[in-house]
Amino acid sequence: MEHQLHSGTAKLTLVEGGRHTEINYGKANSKATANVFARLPSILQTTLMLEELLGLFQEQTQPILAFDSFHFLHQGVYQVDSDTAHHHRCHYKLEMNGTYLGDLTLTRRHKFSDSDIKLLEDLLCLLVYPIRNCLLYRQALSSALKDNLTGLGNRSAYETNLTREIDIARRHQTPLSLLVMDIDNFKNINDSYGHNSGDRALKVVADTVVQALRLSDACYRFGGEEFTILLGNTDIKAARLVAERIRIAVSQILCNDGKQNFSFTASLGIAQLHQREQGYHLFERADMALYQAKQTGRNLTVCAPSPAQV
Ligand SMILES: Nc1nc2c(ncn2[C@@H]2O[C@H](COP(=O)(O)OP(=O)(O)OP(=O)(O)O)[C@@H](O)[C@H]2O)c(=O)[nH]1
Repeated sequence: MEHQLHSGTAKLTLVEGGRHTEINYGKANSKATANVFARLPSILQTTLMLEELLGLFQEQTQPILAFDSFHFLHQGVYQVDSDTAHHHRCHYKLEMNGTYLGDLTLTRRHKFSDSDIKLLEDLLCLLVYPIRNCLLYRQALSSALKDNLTGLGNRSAYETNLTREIDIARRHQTPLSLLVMDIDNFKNINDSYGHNSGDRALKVVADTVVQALRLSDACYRFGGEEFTILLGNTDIKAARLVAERIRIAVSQILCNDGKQNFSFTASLGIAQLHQREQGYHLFERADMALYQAKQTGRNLTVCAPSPAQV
């Protein structure tokens, strides 16, 4: 069944619904419904976090819609689910100005009547603008933390995640290692082939490092041709193996900028988080090890001694 409702620039498409039977709302139910309509718009304005918004909508509307499960999906990335799915379902595709906002599915044991569907659609009209605002906010947050050229997290993302990883490592008493990697003689690439070729090399290096890492590890573009890689639950011995895997993979890249092929190498410094050590100090030690790798001839991995050994 396909049914569309337009409210201003918003479009709700009912993709699937239960068989309709009329029910009459009692007086108390109407009053409860009127109360929800009175307070919902201001409640939905209290957050820009999508998870929180959907939680509030769910909490406010469940008593009058009596659904058993609430499910929201956006680009396969985000999902809120509650309870198990039941036989009768209403599935809406939400859009605004042609922009997809997500798919919402409600299920319950009892059929959805026409008046239930009308009520749900009126409520969804109050939800679409706040969802749009949350998605825009999420997009703005993510581009503020992203390096446009490589698609990796940027230095701000690195600093935020370093704090979180240190916290996790301390709480679970697990090792945390940091790799700092710098492409060797990168200036020569720009000078010999041009800035666009340098940019192409940065992008290929980023993709190569991501391929060489576990999903739980993260690589950031720290700045220029310098990258940082955070390895959770990894001690310096294991980090060295990862660093060598990356170093070898980078040395095997044959970069093509559309005009010619060229290759290059990278050097890496490694440090393992020490007890009570601050994030900036961990970076300093890894960066110092990187400096040694550069001094010793490049295309090398050097481990920082632990602070106790210095
Ligand atoms: N194409 C391109 N070049 C960049 C970017 N960011 C920084 N660079 C260049 O990277 C080069 C870094 O050069 P240096 O700091 O001298 O280091 P290097 O040539 O890699 O030498 P070593 O690190 O000692 O091996 C400079 O020429 C910067 O202009 C970028 O986003 N794109």
